[in-house]
Amino acid sequence: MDQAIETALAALRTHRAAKASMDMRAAFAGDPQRFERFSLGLDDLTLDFSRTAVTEETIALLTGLAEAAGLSAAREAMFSGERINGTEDRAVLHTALRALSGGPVVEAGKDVMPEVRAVLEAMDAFATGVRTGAIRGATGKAFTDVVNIGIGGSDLGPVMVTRALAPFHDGPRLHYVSNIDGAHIADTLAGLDPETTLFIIASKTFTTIETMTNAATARQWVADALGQEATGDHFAAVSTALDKVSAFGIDRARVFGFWDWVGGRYSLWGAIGLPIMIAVGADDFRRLLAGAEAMDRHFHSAPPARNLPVMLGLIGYWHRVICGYPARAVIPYDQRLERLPAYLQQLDMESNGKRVQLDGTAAETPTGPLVWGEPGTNGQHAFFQLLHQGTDIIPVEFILAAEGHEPRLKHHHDLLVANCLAQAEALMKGRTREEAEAQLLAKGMDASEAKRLAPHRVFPGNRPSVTILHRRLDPFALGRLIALYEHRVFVEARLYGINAFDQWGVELGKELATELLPVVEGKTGAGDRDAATAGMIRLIAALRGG
Ligand SMILES: O=P(O)(O)OC[C@H]1O[C@](O)(CO)[C@@H](O)[C@@H]1O
Repeated sequence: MDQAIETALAALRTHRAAKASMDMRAAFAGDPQRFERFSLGLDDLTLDFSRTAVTEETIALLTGLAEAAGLSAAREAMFSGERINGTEDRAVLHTALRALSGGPVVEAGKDVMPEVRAVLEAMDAFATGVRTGAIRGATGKAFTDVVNIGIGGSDLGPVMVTRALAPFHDGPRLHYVSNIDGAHIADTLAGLDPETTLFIIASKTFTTIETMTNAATARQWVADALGQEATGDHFAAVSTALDKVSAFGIDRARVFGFWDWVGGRYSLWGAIGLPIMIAVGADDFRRLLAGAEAMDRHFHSAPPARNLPVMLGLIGYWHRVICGYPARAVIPYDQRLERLPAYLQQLDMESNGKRVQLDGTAAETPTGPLVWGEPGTNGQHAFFQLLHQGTDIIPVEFILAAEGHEPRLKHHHDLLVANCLAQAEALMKGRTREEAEAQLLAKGMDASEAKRLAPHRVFPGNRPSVTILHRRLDPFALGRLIALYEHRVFVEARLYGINAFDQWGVELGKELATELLPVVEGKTGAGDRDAATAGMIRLIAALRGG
C-alpha cells in the first residue's frame, strides 16, 4: 500500500477507535446546526449524512484519504477517456453517452460524440416510428407490445427505469425477459399477440447464453405464427458485436450499436436504453440523460467536501472499511423505484466485489459491501426488525421524493414521507430500557411484568442512515440519482484500490455450466466431477424418471 494512503488510513482508524462510542443523539443535542453541516445539496437534491457517526474531523480525514488515493486524478482519467479498465484495456466513458451539451470526448485520439449523437438520432427515429405506428409488424399492424430480451446490464437498467417512469409511459407496453428459465419467456409470451409484438435483443457481446436462447425461442414463436419471412419485421437488436447480430439475421438498419468503452452495467444511457425511449419517448429519454449529465458536471468539478458522489462514497467507505459493517440497505420510499435495489446490486457488487487490487495483489482492506433492499414501507413489515434490533449494524440509505405523482392521493404520500422520516429517526434515537419500562407502566402493566418485557422493547439506536431527498421522481431526477450512485461506486473503488470496470467473477460459473449441459442432458456421464455434483445429476435424472 502506498505510504500516503497507509498514513491516511491509520489516522482514520485511530480516529474511529477514539470515536467508537460517538453517540449521534448527543451530537444532535449538542449541535443545532448538525443537519446543515452534514448535508449537501445540488438544486432540489439533498444528501443528508448527518445521521452517521461522523464529525468534521472524520470528513477531513476521509477527504485526506481520497486525496492520498489520487481520486481527483483518477476521475480526470475517466472523464478524459484514458484506459482505466486495465484488465480489459478499455476506456470507461459511459459519461460520454450523456455529454450532450459539452464539447468533444476523445477516446483513442477520436472524438466519440458524433457517433454517440448518431446512435441517439437512430434510436429516436426507430422509437418514434414504433410509438406512432409508422413502423409496423409483418401483417401491417402497429406494435402494442415490446419485449426486451437481455440480462444483467442489458436488462436491469431499462427494467428499473421503465418502472420508475411509469407516469411518463405513453408508448407501447414493455416486457422484459432475462432468465434462462423457460418460465420467464413462456409466461411473457402467453399474453401476447405475435402480430403486434416487437422484440429487442439486447446484448453487448451477443454471446450470452440466456439472451441467445431466449432470442431463438422468440424468433421461433414469431416464425410459427407468421412464417419465417415475417421475423425480420419483429426484431431489432442492441449490441457492440454487429457481425454476430447479422449472423442472427437482424437487419443492419435495426441494429443500434454501442462501444467497448461502455460497461454493461453502465449502458442504459445509450442504445441499451432503446426500450426506455420507446416507453417514454425521446424527449423524456433526453431529460434522463440531462439529469445524469448534471450529476457528471457536479462530480467532475465540485470540491470533495461539497461533492455529493464523493461524499456518498466516503461515507460508504467509512462504514465498510473503518467501521467494518458488511452490508448496506438501500430503501427507496418510492414504489416505482422497486427495482432500484436490484439495479444497484449489479452496479455496486459487480463493480466492487473484488479481492485483488489494480496490480493483482490481494486487497488490503475489505471491498464492496453486500447491497440489498426493498421499497419502504414494505421493507418495514419484513426485515426492519433486524435493522433496528439485530446484532449487526447495517447502514441504511433512504431515498425519498417530497412529492408524488398523484395529487389526489397526497395523504398517501404524506404517510410515506412520515414513515421514511420515522425510520431514520428510530434507527438513530432508539429507545432505552427505562423508556421502554416507563411506556409499559404507563399502559397499566404491573412493575414486574414491565421489567420482564422491557428488554424486548429496547432499541439500541445510534444506527447510521443516509437520506437522499429530491422534489419528484421525474426523468431528470432519476438520471441524476443513477449517476450519483455510479460515481459513488467509482469513488469507493478508487479508495479500495480495485478495478470497478471488469467482472471476471462471473466467468467460472458460466464455463462450468457449459461443461455440465451435456451431463444434464444425459449425453455424457458425470466423469470425475465432485460427488455432490454427480449425486445431484443422478437425483435429477431419477426425478425425471430417467
Ligand atoms: O450484454 P451481455 O453481453 O449479454 O452481458 C450481460 C451481462 O453479463 C455480464 O457480463 C455478467 O453477468 C454483465 O456484466 C453484463 O451486463
